Amino acid sequence: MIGAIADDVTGATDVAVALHRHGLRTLLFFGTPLSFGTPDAEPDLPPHDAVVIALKTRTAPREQAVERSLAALDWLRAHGVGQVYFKYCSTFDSTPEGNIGPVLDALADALDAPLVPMTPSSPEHGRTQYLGYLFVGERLLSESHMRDHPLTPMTDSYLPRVLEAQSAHRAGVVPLETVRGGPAAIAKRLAHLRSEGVRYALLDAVEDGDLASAGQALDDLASAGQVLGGLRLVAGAAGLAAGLALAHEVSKIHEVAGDPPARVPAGRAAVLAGSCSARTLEQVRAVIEHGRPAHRLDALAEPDPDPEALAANALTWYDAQRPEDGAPLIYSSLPPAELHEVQQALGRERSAELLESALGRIAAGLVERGVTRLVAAGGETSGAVVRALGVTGGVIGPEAARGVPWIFTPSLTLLLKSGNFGEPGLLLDATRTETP
Ligand SMILES: Nc1ncnc2c1ncn2[C@@H]1O[C@H](COP(=O)(O)OP(=O)(O)O)[C@@H](O)[C@H]1O
Ligand SMILES: O=C(O)[C@@H](O)C(=O)COP(=O)(O)O
Repeated sequence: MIGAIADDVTGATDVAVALHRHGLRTLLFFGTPLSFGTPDAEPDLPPHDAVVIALKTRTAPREQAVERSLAALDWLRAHGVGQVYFKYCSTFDSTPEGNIGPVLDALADALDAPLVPMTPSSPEHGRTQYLGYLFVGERLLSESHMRDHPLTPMTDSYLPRVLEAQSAHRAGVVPLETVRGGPAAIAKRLAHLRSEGVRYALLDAVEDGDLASAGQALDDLASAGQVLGGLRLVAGAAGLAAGLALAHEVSKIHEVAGDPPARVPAGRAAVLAGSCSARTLEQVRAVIEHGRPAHRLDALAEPDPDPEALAANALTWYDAQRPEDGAPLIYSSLPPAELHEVQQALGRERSAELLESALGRIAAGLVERGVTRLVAAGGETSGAVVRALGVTGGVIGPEAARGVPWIFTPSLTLLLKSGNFGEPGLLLDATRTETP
């Protein structure tokens, strides 16, 4: 069984749907479940082939990120997981202090994994790796919108260097030519890198076919038992997880008890956007231009801003809206120059915490007021929302956009959208009275 640990909530939904799409019955948990995998502690889990644990560790203090990832690993191992997948962002979101490197080091040590293959490549989202450099669309990572990210600005595109700065171990590249040489060539290169003392092997991939070849090679090696430690740990974005799932040759999606409805239930809907990514800014603009009610959280409105007051104001505004005007949007998203002003005034971490906390409180207030379909934009933002709502897990439903599945929980239908994903009309379309 594959067990994935994702460093944020939207990353978890992305990897869960990638596994599900290739036929693996996949469970998604928000946070590590409390029980430690003893069969009698889990009487109600539906049959499954994969488990994804969504953490909120991407920008957490390093020690906390490591501790939470190891707790998730303990649960997965107790649950019978043979191969662990650490899901990080397809734009390698991290700071020079981590957390991708420290978490990988800790997981690889705990699993005694001599070599960890990985790639952030996700061609379907325009993320490709070539000769170790990460591209976003036609640009290098460091020349893409990611250089302006509020929490993890990415200013270097050469991944071995980025990773080595965060890790105690060496990183190397499996070049595209080798990946295209097929499983035997990949296996040989991995063994060579290991013999040179490399622990992290970054595989080039520019098309889905490259990820399928890589997945097949890694599955063959893992099945061969002790070669390279059985590849107990693999890492990357959702693309390589999909390659692994494909290699598992589960050819059809199993019908399981508790499979989600094919349609998203109607119900009062609202959008909460905390992402400042270019795509989310377009999506927010589309909602506003369509004439939907919209309220911006202004972190600089008061000299001493407080999340409780921001949330209370937003909920008072919400109470004054007319249902016939459509699902309201509450957002803090700002373009780079204005975001920079807020961060200069309040500090990067303080402003992020303030707005995440306000959006979490607002989510709870909206649910108390009868909202049952909630759309959140942004990984950290979605983490704050899920935490404030106390949602512990859900069933993966149909995709509103590639990598963005509806999630069904007993009382709520959630769409947790990565900042960069979805067409410009996604937020608008997902909150129409009737959804497709
Ligand atoms: N107006 C703002 N000023 C400062 N920080 C902000 C503002 N709006 C959002 N943020 C913060 O920026 C971060 C965006 O991250 P996230 O929600 O993960 O989006 P993405 O998926 O685009 O990375 C969050 O921590 C959020 O609180
Ligand atoms: O891999 C990806 O790009 C996404 O799954 C992801 O991690 C999204 O993170 P956010 O952009 O913070 O939503």
